[in-house]
Order: sequence, then structure tokens, then C-alpha cells
Amino acid sequence: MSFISLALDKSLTNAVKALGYDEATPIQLKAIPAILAGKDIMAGAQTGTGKTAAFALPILQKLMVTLPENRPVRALVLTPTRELAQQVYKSFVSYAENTELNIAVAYGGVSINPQITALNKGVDVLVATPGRLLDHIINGSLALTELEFLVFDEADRMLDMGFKDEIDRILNRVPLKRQTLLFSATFDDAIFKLSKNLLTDPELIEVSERNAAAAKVEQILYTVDSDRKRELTSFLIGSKNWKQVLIFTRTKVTADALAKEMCKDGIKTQSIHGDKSQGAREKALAEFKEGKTRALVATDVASRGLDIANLNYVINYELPYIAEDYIHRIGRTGRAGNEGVAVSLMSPSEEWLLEAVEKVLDTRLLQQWYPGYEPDLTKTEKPARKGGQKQRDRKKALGEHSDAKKRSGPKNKYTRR
Ligand SMILES: Nc1ncnc2c1ncn2[C@@H]1O[C@H](COP(=O)(O)OP(=O)(O)OP(=O)(O)O)[C@@H](O)[C@H]1O
Repeated sequence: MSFISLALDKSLTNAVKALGYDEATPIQLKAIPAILAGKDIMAGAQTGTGKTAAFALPILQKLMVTLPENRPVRALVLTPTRELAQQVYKSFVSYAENTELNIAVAYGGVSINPQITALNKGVDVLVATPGRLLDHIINGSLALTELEFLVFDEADRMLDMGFKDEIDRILNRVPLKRQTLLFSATFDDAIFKLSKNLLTDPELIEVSERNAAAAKVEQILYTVDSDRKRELTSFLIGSKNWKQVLIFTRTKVTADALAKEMCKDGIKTQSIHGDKSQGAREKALAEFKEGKTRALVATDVASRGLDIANLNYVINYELPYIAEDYIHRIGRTGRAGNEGVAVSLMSPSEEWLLEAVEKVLDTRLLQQWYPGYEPDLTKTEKPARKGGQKQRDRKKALGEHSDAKKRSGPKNKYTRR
């Protein structure tokens, strides 16, 4: 179905045409009319199916009708990571190319001053991470009193306990009369509960089975002893001549150690996680995108939303503590109709994590052994830490922890509408 049927302004349809979008995706076909009709929505669709344009285009369409003189922020998009904020910002800029609308981005780990300068000039759409957004509110560089649209991208991650304090404080500052949009590829029960307080008479839009993995990603699962995972990772990349591989670990320490070892194996590798400076994070991601590095080892800071063109391979070096993250991690490949391969390396100690992943996916994954890397069944491995990663650690891993202590302000429950 073409974008024409969505009754979008020509300035917007021309912009998406220039980006090579010929047809609207199923989530775009359903979400765009609902948002244009003024509805609050909770929208779920698989990774890589164009959810960003599904909320950006109707918001731009509605905002471009009037341009208030002082240009207050009228649309706010919240994302869980700085890299995703940057990416969503760039998408908005390209979709708004032929309009007069001003778009800005605000995230932590970089100087606040250029962001203040941009905000002072007047901004129609602001994309932000919660921590830096609060800094701007507290500093007085931003008011959200004229807000018309509030979007939670990766809504389940945004509303989880790790971000609860920040979200509570932000909700305290936005008008009750607004349109609220929740988007993600995964929704759990908690988000349905929280959404009740956030959304008014919402429309639930789901274009695939809930929590479905991207259809075009081939999922392969190898059981392998943990002390042989590094060797198998380098062997797979080298022997199969994979050019660009994103590898996920659970911890920052493992990410750094693995990247170092892989470099010794002759595979140019960098790591990205929440303990690196923002400059180092952005450089590592940029060099990976440009093909300057062959492998990028990441914590879940890179599991959500990132759109890396032509990425064909994802390796789960360790299964995630949060089962939903498996869907997001493997969804970095197989995007926009392309095919991808996701290989998970599971040590015998991680079987309980696989069970959780299979429960979320509602499907069993075939356990295989890679020839020459069969696990030593006479060995017993201590189970990977039970009980999951602590909420505090999760936020820390995303790199949103550092400024949090400095902030003050009233706490409240989610504002009821
Ligand atoms: N209608 C379209 N036709 C072709 N490509 C599209 C279309 N809409 C979006 N895309 C492209 O598809 C890719 C994925 O889009 P996007 O990042 O919005 O996916 P997503 O659903 O938000 O994924 P995730 O769940 O991982 O965040 C992007 O490269 C985007 O430019």
C-alpha cells in the first residue's frame, strides 16, 4: 500500500520517497491513521518494520499545520539510549526535510550548552533520553507546558523500573491533555498495567503475534562450554567470512575482554557499553557502521532500536537476563525486509535463560552442537547468576546513571488522566 492512501502531506510523502520507501509497512498503515485521528495508541510490531516513521510522520503532519511564534516543544520522543535518541532525531530530520519544523535532540554524556542554544531557538519536536531531559527542565532551559505529543519509543524499556523515577518526574511536567503513543516490538504484562495510567481510551495496534521475533532472521542456537565461546566466535566469523558482526554480552567486563581477545585473533573489534565515554561510544558505533571495524561487542546498550544498514549477523555471546532483549538483539539484523542470521552461543549454565527466552517467543529453539565445539558433558558449570540483572544495573548499562544522583524534584505516582 502506498503512502498516498494515508492522506499525508506531499512534503512528507516526497521525503519518504526520497529515502526509497515505496510502500508503507503494516504498522505504518495502521498507526498513522489512528494518530492522525487523535487517538492514544499502544503499538507493537516486529523489529525493523518502520515504527519510527509510523509515529514521526503523523506527528509532523499535525504539527506543520501551525507554527506558533515562540516555537515551544510540542512533541517529545523519549528513548532509552543516547544512540537511539540520535538515530530517531536523524529520522525526524529527514522526514521533516521539506517542512519548516525544527527538530532537536538532547541526551547525556555530551555538553549541555549546544542543546540549550538549540532549545532557545525554538523547537517543535524534541527527541531525548530521560536523564538529560530532566536536567534541561530543572535548569529552566525547557518547559513542556505546550506539549501535544508524548512518545515512548521502546515503551516497555522506558517504563520499566530502571527509568521509573525519571518518567514519574517528567510526567509531572507535561499537560494532561496530550496524545500519548507507546511503541515497541515487545510488551509484557507490566507495561499494560502502567499504560492504563498513561493513555486515555487507547487503541491497541498489533500487526504480528505479540513479542514475535523478526520474521526474516534465521535463529541458530549452539550449546558450547563458556570457555570455548571466544574461540568459536572468532572461528565462525573467520571461516564463514562474515564482514560485519554485532556481538552481545551481558556485562561490560566481558564485552571489553572479548573485544581484546578477538583483536588478538586478527578480527578488528571494538566494544560499546555504558561505562565508555559518550565520545567513545559514538566513535565505536560510527566505525562499525562504516565498516572500519569488523565486529562490535556490545552490552544491551545496543540491543534496542539501532538501525545498522546491511548488518547480516548477530551473535548472542551470552543469552540476556531480560528475555525480551533477545528479540531486540537479534532484531538488529533482518530489518526493512532484508534477511539476517542470529547465532546464540549457550553454555550449559545458561539453560534457564533459554527457557525464559523461549517462553517470551512462545516457541522452542533447536539446540545444536557445532562440530568440534561439543560441550564437555563430564564438566559441570555453575549456573549463570539467577534472579536477573538488578534494575539499577540495567539503567547503568544503558549509560543513563551518571547524572541521576544530582537531580532533585518532586516524586509522584504516574499522573492519572
Ligand atoms: N515504508 C518503508 N519502506 C522501506 N523502508 C522503510 C520504511 N519505513 C521504514 N523503513 C526503514 O526500515 C528500517 C527500520 O525502521 P525503524 O528503525 O523505524 O524500525 P523499528 O520498527 O523502529 O525497529 P526496532 O523495533 O528495532 O526499533 C529503517 O532503515 C527505515 O529507514
